[in-house]
Amino acid sequence: MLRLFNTLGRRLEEFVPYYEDTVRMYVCGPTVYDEVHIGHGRTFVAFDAMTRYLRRKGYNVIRIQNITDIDDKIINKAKETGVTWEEVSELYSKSYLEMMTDLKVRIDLHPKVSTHIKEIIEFIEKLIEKGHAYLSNGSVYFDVNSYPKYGELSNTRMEAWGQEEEAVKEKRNPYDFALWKANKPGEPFWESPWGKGRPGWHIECSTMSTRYLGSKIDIHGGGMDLVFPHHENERAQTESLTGGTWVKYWLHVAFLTIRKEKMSKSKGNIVPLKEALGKYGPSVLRYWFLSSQYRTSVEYSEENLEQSSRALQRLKDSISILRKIIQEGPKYYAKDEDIRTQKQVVSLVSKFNESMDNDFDTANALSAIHELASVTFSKLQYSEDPLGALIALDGFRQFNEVFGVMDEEFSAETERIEKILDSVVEIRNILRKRQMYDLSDQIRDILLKNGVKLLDSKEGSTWRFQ
Ligand SMILES: Nc1ncnc2c1ncn2[C@@H]1O[C@H](COP(=O)(O)OP(=O)(O)OP(=O)(O)O)[C@@H](O)[C@H]1O
Ligand SMILES: [Zn+2]
Repeated sequence: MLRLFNTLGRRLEEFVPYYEDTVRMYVCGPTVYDEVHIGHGRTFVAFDAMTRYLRRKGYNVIRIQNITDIDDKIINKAKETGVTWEEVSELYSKSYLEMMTDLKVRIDLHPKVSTHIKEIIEFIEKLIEKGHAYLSNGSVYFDVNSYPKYGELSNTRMEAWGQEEEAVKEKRNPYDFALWKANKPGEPFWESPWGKGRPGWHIECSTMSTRYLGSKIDIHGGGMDLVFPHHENERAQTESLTGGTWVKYWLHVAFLTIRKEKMSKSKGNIVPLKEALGKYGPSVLRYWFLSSQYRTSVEYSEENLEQSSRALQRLKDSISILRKIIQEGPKYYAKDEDIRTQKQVVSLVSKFNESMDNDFDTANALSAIHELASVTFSKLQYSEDPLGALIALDGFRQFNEVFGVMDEEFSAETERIEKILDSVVEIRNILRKRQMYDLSDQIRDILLKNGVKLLDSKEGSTWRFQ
């Protein structure tokens, strides 16, 4: 049974989607005025692992993630750099989409604000009609007092809330927020029933999520910074319009920090995803992001990434061992000791799934997989029991379906390459037996240059991908 920690109510709840067959998920995406960073990567990979796990459990999952392509920060960046806001958002959207592909994060649709202005206007018109919003000096504001549940999601009391950036005098209540912002000279605008202007930030997600997913969404989330005011405001807008419960499970990912501070474009302390992908590759990055449960923060350091790289290699090494055991075939019927090991392997695979069922606890799930690697090294390797090895390999496959960190190890192409490499090593062993060390050393060096390391021992040589 899958249980999730719902920010609304702050408790673990059994996951039962609105509609049995398909999970509707909406994640808040980036404001595209700078390079995406590894902090974004952390949140987007966390939702990717959730999606993959839900798919493994048999659900269809549709994940939508918006792109905020018009906003104050984009306009400022355009002014600073002397280009149009369209050029700024185009440049960084493209780069963001490339990064998601490289990071193997599957998102089914990326709606943009600027192409949904008509729908946003319609949404605001309906809120005005229903008495939840009002026009003031060319802008439209949401009337917080018209939604009694306001503050429930973020568990905040009215007095404690900070002021919004808009001119307070235009609002009935300081906590009201802009749905539509009246045009300021020199800024981009669209025509609307209230004159020239552009949408506020929160309204885009209410409009685009309901537009594509309907009035009931199973999972809605983003980073923890979005709980207030963004998600509180989204909820107020949408439920005021639909009149019913909108999001069933609100999930929020803890920050990726650098020197204990949230990594953020506006703070200027970012490590661009592009740079990190170039240095470590998608698998190590994903492994590192997922080595903490999504509600625990992750601190960036090169050392932590190096450590993830070594830990991932350990898992890959165990797969090579399992493949060899399977390839060599059974030597005898399984002994009692082998059957005990098989049971241990099965229970570790269950532990992996149970951890994922416990609010997507990828940290504990990963530790089960490392225990599986330990059993591989300490027991399976010596038992030569192909059934135990097959069960373990299947566990690693299940793990990879969720974590997506060892795709090469499980692709059909890799199996072919492995067979070819085995043949090269066999030829080299013959050369070494004939004492043709010049040639055998050359083969070793060429393989190393191409990312394959040979390990020589008295019994012969083995190889591994670097
Ligand atoms: N350091 C971080 N750790 C985890 N998630 C993050 C981090 N930074 C941003 N996110 C998440 O990524 C998504 C997009 O965020 P956004 O574009 O606002 O990035 P940002 O770097 O925080 O920008 P800004 O500094 O302008 O607020 C949101 O869901 C946000 O919560
Ligand atoms: Zn949003």
